[in-house]
Amino acid sequence: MRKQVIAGNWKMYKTLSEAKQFASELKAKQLDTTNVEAVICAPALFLESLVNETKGSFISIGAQNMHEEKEGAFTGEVSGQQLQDLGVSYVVIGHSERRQYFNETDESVNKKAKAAFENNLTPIICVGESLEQRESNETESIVSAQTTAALEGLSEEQVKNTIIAYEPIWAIGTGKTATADDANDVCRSIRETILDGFGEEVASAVRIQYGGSVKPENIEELLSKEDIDGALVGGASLQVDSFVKLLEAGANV
Ligand SMILES: O=C[C@H](O)COP(=O)(O)O
Repeated sequence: MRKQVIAGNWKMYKTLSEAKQFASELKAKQLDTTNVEAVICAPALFLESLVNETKGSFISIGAQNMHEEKEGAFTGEVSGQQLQDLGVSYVVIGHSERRQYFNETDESVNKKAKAAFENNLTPIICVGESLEQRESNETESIVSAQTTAALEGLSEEQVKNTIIAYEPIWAIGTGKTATADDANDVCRSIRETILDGFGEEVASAVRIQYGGSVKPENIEELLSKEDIDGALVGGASLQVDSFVKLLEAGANV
């Protein structure tokens, strides 16, 4: 059985003191995390403090982006080496907001995924279709092409350790969620794409999250589906109580 992974993506929310307060309250909770990984993907500015605050707890810390190069003249960017050095263990790559506003492409997503593994970071690679693409029945072809491009050149072992987050763009921050069955169908098609490229063992090991208006009220149904192995959560990850409920749902699958 694949271990569920519930990742909060804080996007550009919270101040440093709010972030530290959140981490300190969360780590004090008694949670059975045998069956669930808890990850907070925070703004780069907070990563060092959050790694220190959560050391020895059930919480892992992730970044929301990274540069593909190890170092260089790239003003404003953060490298995988720098993240690893801080004790960060996950990194979100290719979030639709980065594809839309910061020119992230399938090619850069692939380079970043490779750089993530070079620095012992677990990539959470986001894929997903726009409303227009969904309405013209292109969802599976778009998501499959994004997945294939993102994983190109990775080893079987690396793909097994990759997390894919299926996030339909029209469901992000809108309150609209894909039905659990629709989300599962797309997650299954992602797994089939991986099966075609990397074989059965890899496809059955890789974890595929759903993201897009996930909240305590809808997470149980989503996680009950066979091909959904967790959630990438924006808004509902910003409050401790709500994030704890999401983790509990993951723990009880
Ligand atoms: O990375 C998280 C997603 O963009 C989902 O955000 P949301 O839960 O606020 O819809």
